[in-house]
Amino acid sequence: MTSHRQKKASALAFTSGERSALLSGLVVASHGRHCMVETPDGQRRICHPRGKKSQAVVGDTVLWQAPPPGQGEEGTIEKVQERRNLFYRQDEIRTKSFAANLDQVLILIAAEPVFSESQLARALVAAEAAHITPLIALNKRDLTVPFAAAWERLQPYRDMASHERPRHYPVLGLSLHTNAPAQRAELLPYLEGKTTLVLGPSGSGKSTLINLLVPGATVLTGEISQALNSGKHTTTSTALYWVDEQRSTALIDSPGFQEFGLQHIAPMQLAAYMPDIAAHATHCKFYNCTHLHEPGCGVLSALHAGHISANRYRIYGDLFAELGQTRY
Ligand SMILES: Nc1nc2c(ncn2[C@@H]2O[C@H](COP(=O)(O)OP(=O)(O)OP(=O)(O)O)[C@@H](O)[C@H]2O)c(=O)[nH]1
Ligand SMILES: [Zn+2]
Repeated sequence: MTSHRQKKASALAFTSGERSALLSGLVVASHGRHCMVETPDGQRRICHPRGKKSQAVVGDTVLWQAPPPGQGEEGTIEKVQERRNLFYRQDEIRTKSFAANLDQVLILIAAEPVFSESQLARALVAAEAAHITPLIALNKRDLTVPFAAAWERLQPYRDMASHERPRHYPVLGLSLHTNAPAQRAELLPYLEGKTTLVLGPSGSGKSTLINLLVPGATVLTGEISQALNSGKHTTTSTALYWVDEQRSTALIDSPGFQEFGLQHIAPMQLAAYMPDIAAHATHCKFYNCTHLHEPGCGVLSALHAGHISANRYRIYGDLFAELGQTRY
């Protein structure tokens, strides 16, 4: 993948006049408008977009240009290459992009603090809508009693059958800070060779997970955010970490699991992004069934027969109402 992009970049290199070569790079961190771009040989450079159009997000492949001699160190992003996908959330006013070109999203929740099922469901809907495979992990297995309760709450997700797969979402139980080598070995097969966005509520163990797989990651984050934010101590918004030296396995850490707006999704599309609802939505009498009240609705009869979880159906109804409100 990279070599193809590299060739494309070098073909565009050395345009006219004083402009220097266009180079290929991967966005590995972003903070406001500034990005850290990594070249194929692993060097990193702070860049800013030339115009609004070249605003990049972590995971983007870009063409960038070094500054002319004497004009500082900061490069310019000239072009964002076409994205395979973009994972984002949208509230009434704002679109917030998490990252681009992802293979999967790992949603990390924990036995404690108690997770919000609605937030989990929202993140899953956003992943389905962006055609990105989700993976769910429940951390803090060592907290036996709350873990058992949380594991029970995840039953509809563990057993979710869909048109595509008999078990639609892999659900892992983890204990990230009790047995590091074993946890590493358990997680790696799910991550190897992929770019995974790690999302989760505060306190679920995201930093613990990233430090487990990328020793020293937090130190690196500190350095990057200082560089991107001209020395001020703030955390980087989003950052990509390589798990292996070959740079084939990546983890992306991004805040923003809370208030997961789905305003980019039309209410009538929602069922298609909830696999357990979608599995029964083909049996409805009306082609434009909302699955809320119609006679002959496959979803309602599956609900009454106990084949769809009451909580999941409630979340569907709540989201449907929310997404049906003021659209612009
Ligand atoms: N009991 C238990 N605690 C854990 C486990 N993994 C992480 N923790 C603890 O949970 C707390 C939160 O972990 P972090 O890794 O900081 O969580 P985070 O998701 O990065 O949280 P924020 O920094 O708030 O976003 C810390 O006190 C960890 O030591 C685990 O497997 N079991
Ligand atoms: Zn229906």
